[in-house]
Amino acid sequence: MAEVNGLKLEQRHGKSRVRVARVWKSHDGKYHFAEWSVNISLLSDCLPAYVAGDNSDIVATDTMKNTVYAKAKECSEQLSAEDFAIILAKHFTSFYQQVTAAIVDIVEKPWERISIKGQHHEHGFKLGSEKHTTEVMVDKSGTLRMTSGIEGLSVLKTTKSGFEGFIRDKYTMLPETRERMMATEVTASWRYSFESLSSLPLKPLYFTERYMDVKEVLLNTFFGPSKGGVYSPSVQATLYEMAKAVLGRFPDISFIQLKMPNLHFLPVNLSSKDNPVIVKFDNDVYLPTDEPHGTIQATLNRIRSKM
Ligand SMILES: O=c1[nH]c(=O)c2[nH]c(=O)[nH]c2[nH]1
Repeated sequence: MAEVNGLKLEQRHGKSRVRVARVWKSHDGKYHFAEWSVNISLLSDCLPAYVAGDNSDIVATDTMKNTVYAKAKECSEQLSAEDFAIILAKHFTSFYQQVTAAIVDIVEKPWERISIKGQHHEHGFKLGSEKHTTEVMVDKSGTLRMTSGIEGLSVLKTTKSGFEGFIRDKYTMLPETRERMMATEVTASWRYSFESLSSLPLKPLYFTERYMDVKEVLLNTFFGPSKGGVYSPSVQATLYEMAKAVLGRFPDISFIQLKMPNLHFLPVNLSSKDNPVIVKFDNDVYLPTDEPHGTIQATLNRIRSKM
């Protein structure tokens, strides 16, 4: 933030939705592939550009775009979206004297290796559904803030869900139930506790593996065991269990936010004057709807122990 002519100015500039795809061929003839949409935002000392039309301290956003392709070319080994974001952010903060911090976020398209007759294909991929996201912020001193997430993880269970005991008043019509569908589209975002570039794990694809593992913990907790599942008394309670399971399992995650809209499946009952029972609901025929839908979200944070 700067003060100019008695006014406060906060500014940043960057390039959005730079799309890049990278192929790596390994020695065994197998191809690896990633497709990313990259957003870059630079915090830099370039006030004269705003107040005097002087661009001499500006990193052109076109240059930022080109940097994405140049760095993708340089990355000769397959790497996670997180590591690519860090490479870019490190470049901008170390290469340009004017840049004090860089924020890079990436959405990875969910290309999954295809299997043909049970065999992993060498070079064939199909598009999955949920997306891996990440945002890193790096400043000149090497301080790091790093989050990763999942977008669009659609899940549904046909039973083992209920909702009872909520406030009843003159506007309440919803019956209590211990038997309903539960459907949501999970958006998750978690912060890693690595707070400097020098503290990052060195293991290749560490963050890709973490992403897969977090997703698995979220799904296992949502569904419960394949036989019998687990009863959910509310979206709130399930969300909390999912967030708690992630923090319990991964010490390097310091907080997690989950957004879980309650996508309703409404019981269908049809009757008319002539035909009082056309369809009588018996946990079988539903009207799926996502409008309106419930919105349930929460963040679970570790309470730091005071020394
Ligand atoms: O799991 C639920 N949580 C709610 O807060 C809520 N509200 C509602 O109408 N149905 C539900 N279900």
